[in-house]
Amino acid sequence: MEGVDHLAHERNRSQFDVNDMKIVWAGSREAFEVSDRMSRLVANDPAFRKDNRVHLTRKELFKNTLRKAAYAWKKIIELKLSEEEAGRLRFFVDEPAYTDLHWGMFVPFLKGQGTEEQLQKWLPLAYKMQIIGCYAQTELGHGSNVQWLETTATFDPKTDEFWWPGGLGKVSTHAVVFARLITNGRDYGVHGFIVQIRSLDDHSVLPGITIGDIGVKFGNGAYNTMDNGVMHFDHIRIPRNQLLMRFSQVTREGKYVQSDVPRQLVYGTMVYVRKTIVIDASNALSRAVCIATRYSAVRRQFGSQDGVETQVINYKTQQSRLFPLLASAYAFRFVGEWLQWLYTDVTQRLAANDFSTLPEAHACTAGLKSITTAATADGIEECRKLCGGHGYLCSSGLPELFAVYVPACTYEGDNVVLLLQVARFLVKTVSQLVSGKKPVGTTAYMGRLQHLMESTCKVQKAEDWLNPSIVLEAFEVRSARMSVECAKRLSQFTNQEEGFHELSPSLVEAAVAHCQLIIVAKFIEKLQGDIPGNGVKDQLQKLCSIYALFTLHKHLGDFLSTSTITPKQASLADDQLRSLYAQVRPNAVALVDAFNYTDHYLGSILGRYDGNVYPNLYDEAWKDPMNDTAVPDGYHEYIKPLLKQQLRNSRL
Ligand SMILES: CCCCCCCCCC/C=C\CCCC(=O)SCCNC(=O)CCNC(=O)[C@H](O)C(C)(C)COP(=O)(O)OP(=O)(O)OC[C@H]1O[C@@H](n2cnc3c(N)ncnc32)[C@H](O)[C@@H]1OP(=O)(O)O
Ligand SMILES: Cc1cc2nc3c(=O)[nH]c(=O)nc-3n(C[C@H](O)[C@H](O)[C@H](O)COP(=O)(O)OP(=O)(O)OC[C@H]3O[C@@H](n4cnc5c(N)ncnc54)[C@H](O)[C@@H]3O)c2cc1C
Repeated sequence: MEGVDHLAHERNRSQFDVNDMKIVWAGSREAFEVSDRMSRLVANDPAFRKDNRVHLTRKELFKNTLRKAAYAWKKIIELKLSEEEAGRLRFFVDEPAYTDLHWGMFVPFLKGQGTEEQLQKWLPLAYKMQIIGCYAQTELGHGSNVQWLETTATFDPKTDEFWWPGGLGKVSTHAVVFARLITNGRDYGVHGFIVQIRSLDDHSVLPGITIGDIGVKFGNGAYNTMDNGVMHFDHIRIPRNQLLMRFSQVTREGKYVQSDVPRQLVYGTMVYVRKTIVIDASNALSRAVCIATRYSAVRRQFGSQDGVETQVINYKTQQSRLFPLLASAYAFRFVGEWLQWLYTDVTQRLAANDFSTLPEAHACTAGLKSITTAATADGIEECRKLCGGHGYLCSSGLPELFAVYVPACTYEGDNVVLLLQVARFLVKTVSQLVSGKKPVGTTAYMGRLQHLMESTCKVQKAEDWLNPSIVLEAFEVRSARMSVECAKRLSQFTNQEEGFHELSPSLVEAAVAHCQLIIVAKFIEKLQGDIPGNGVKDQLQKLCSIYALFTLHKHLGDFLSTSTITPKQASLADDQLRSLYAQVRPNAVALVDAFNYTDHYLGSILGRYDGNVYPNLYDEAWKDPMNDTAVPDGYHEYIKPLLKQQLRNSRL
């Protein structure tokens, strides 16, 4: 059977309504319609072609990105696209660009940190792209440790180097710059300033500022469409009112006035972006899974029956590697949706001077950013392996996706550094239990600590693992026991910071356990709501169980060492998992169709919707510039003399 027929057959045998699932994946019918329209608009416009990226030099690649960004902006204006539509259009163009930082960090920073007066001045310019901004926080010597940034903003500033800001190297005209505010001889810590860095007339770099690109990054093409930059300030002067002053001001006399708000609000944009990165993890992982699933249904190896070999998707090992990733993509989608809710909620509370949920919002965004990006980066690489040798070809779409995606484990906070923030939050929560403080939000389960420390898992047969309350309790018990164990061991140290440092590997594991509990809990919560569509909820229930039981399997050491479950119960979980894989199998292709990705967005011959893989792989190979001539450049200089030499030697 040809690949085309395979996929049609797969689609016919699915047991749910894929159109309804598309709406669940998108979040709402409206969101689906916007995404669908924008993805087609991009896919059908040759100006957004991207299949030639791997053959371009860095300079050509970058110029091509500038062209696409300018063209996309023209379309946005011409078609009068809404903010949401414009965001989706940029997403489907699928090329990292300075616009990501302008819209994703510069504008949100202004909105979050500017006074009314500052917003009136800067926002209209930024919205019309009459200025282009980036986010300059990381220095050559300090990225994770924001409090120790060395750049100073005083009446007599020293000089320092920024390193990494996207969009800075070649494009931005303005930057949000993080520097220590010094006034009247006192250091008030890190604050955000808006600084013009290039001329709005001829784009030249302004006097006293040196800017360049930091050089080629990982992967061919990939994130090299972005001009991550280096910037050096030498005695730059900016007007006082370019300190973003919503939360703290400097008066004309140089007096520092701090509003009665936590200083961490200056980190607000990082919380916002970390939340976005979680949803983006589900985009990247679902894309890789879509390619690997379709190709696994097309590819046949061994096990010939009636002269036809077995589809590799039917191998149990293939299923046990692929389906947990499919389930994770859905799990990250739903936890991302919930995080969006949490972020909106905390923003509304902050506006009403209620700061009580800020630590929870920080811990959740930091922790979930860490574990979803780590799992996605590993998942994309696993999908490459699931596609065998063809997965290593750029035309599979997977190498580029991996190269573009992996820095998500580092940017917007190194994953380990962020998990240590979650660990601090957990240890604090446990220690506050002694003083009778009731934990709320995602740590509410710690309020039932005595029960969780004493309870035993109720599973007696494999099907018991389908019971959401049993699964949830197992994750709560594991997480609570790991946090308590860390807190106990920590209390044996006289110096808490030293203890935290010494125990940090275990603390990171406790943080991972807590974050995985959140993902499982939010998936279960999602399924308790109304989910319309023929067979849709049933499929999601299976995926939820797969996510939970696979996570349990992968972290079995935690579950056993905390005596959360017995080895027998672990073995029953594996039995249930195998049964779930078999149930998902007939629906796998339809479950990836529900992502509604166009072939343009997927950028993969292996993941083509029509499954027509082999003729296209073959044709694509012939398009490679290496095949322009049968005899390669360099033959006369380097191959021919060699061959002649060998001939002489063999005659000796
Ligand atoms: C669908 C659309 C697709 C779009 C995709 C979007 C993707 C866009 C991506 C664009 C691509 C790349 C962009 C990348 C940009 C960047 O990387 S910008 C630079 C980012 N830099 C970082 O993230 C640095 C990481 N470091 C930190 O955040 C902090 O320094 C750290 C949290 C590690 C520690 O901060 P300190 O202030 O030094 O901290 P402590 O003393 O440890 O903590 C003090 C207390 O403050 C609390 N805290 C810390 N951070 C926050 C916060 N953000 N919000 C609230 N509270 C915070 C911390 O918990 C402590 O609390 P406590 O005193 O214990 O109660
Ligand atoms: C593609 C990309 C785009 C970026 N874009 C921007 C941008 O637009 N603007 C911007 O300002 N920045 C940007 N950055 C910078 C980014 O935010 C930082 O690289 C990131 O925050 C990590 O900081 P670092 O490089 O100082 O890592 P380091 O902190 O030096 O990390 C190195 C190692 O040390 C470990 N480590 C560090 N501290 C601790 C600790 N306390 N305990 C245990 N282990 C620790 C880390 O886990 C890691 O393994 C970008 C980075 C990349 C890769």
